Amino acid sequence: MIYALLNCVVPNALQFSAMAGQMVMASPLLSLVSALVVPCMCLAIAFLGERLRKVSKESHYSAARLSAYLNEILPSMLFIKANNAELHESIRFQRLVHDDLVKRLRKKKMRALIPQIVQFVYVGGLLLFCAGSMVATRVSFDVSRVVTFTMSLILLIEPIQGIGKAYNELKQAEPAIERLFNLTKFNPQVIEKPDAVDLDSVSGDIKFCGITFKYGDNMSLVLDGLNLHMKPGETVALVGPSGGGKTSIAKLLLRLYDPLSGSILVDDRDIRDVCLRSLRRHIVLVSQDITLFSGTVAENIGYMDLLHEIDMERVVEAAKIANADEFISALPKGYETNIGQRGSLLSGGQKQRLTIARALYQKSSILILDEATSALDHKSEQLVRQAVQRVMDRHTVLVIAHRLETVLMADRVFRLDGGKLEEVTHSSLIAQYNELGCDWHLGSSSDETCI
Ligand SMILES: Nc1ncnc2c1ncn2[C@@H]1O[C@H](COP(=O)(O)OP(=O)(O)OP(=O)(O)O)[C@@H](O)[C@H]1O
Repeated sequence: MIYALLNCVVPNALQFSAMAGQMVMASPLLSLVSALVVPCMCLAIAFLGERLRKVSKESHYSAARLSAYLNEILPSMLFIKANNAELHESIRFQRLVHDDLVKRLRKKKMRALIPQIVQFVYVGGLLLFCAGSMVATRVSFDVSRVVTFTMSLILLIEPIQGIGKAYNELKQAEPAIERLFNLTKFNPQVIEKPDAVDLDSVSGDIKFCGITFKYGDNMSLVLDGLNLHMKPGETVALVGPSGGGKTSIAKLLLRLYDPLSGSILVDDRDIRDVCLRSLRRHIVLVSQDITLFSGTVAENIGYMDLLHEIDMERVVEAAKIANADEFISALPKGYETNIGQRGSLLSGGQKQRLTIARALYQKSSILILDEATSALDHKSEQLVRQAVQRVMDRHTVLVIAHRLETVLMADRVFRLDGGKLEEVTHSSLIAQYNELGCDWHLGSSSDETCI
């Protein structure tokens, strides 16, 4: 854009100076009178430029609203069809498109109109001033001077229009530039120290020491002086009511946020002293919201090497351990099969096993497992559970558990409520389950059914 602006402004400015110089030589008095038009034009350009900036901003916002809507709605097509919401969504879409069209047309009209208005002000003003001053002073010209002056005046219009056009472009782009600058002013909440160290290997010893945390200044505490020591290779399950802060612990371990007070140590090193890439390389997250991308099975499993060479031997080995090799081999192109947008061509259980295979491929020593809540059929459930057990054997695991079977696979179980941890035994869990049967739930916080 800067190149385009310079390309327009420099030649026009040169032409403007040459023509203005010639006019002064032809008639200094009329040139002075003509110069009176310049402030009028500046006022007109400034006023119209400001209007164009506002119209452009509205047009940018309407385009952003439309694209945000499409990003949200297109992946939810199944839900929309199942809820008979096609008509409703089609009307919402049409409204947004219409709004976008109106705003864009307004911007185009404004862009087309501004040079005409500027030109009108310029020519009208000049004619008025020149004619007025000639009548008042009774100035007489010889023909050659009249021709020179008039020609210079006509040729002066072009650079003025050009500069006006460049100004238009600038005003139009201003909202986008403003937004870019606002983004650069964004302060990340987590800052890496300049002398942060790179961890070559990690055994998986994790300590949460007096962690207090909340998301915002005016929000309530999520974690309140929490302490936990996980030994290498150990599996710790977190249970407790929904919104109790289980996922927040995982986010803190990944250093997506920093605690208000307290520290998290990995292999006795404060994670604030470790560079973020290195920390996250040693921790793998298997999230409740399954994240798969359109691409081949191999690309999804070897995601961490997407920019380098994916090690196919490791991909197959990970898939085998995750009980995924069998169904992958049955796909039309095996590991080279494209699994569609967000893995839409796979079943729920297959997606879960693929994400476990991806975690195994990463070969990190710490695993955060946010157990999926959606139920699977018995066979899929068994395959996923077996895969989870195998992955647990290879990592220090922090599991956010939703099912009793998963909790029983853990070495220790903690209930998180009111920002504090309390250890519960397997036997007390089973006793409660036997007592309450189907009324029992891991996340329940009622006095009777909570762990
Ligand atoms: N990004 C965020 N900004 C502000 N508040 C948040 C954010 N994420 C979570 N919270 C709030 O923090 C609290 C703890 O949320 P968290 O997701 O850790 O709970 P959870 O125990 O994992 O819940 P669930 O079992 O339902 O997944 C909740 O009250 C939630 O509303």
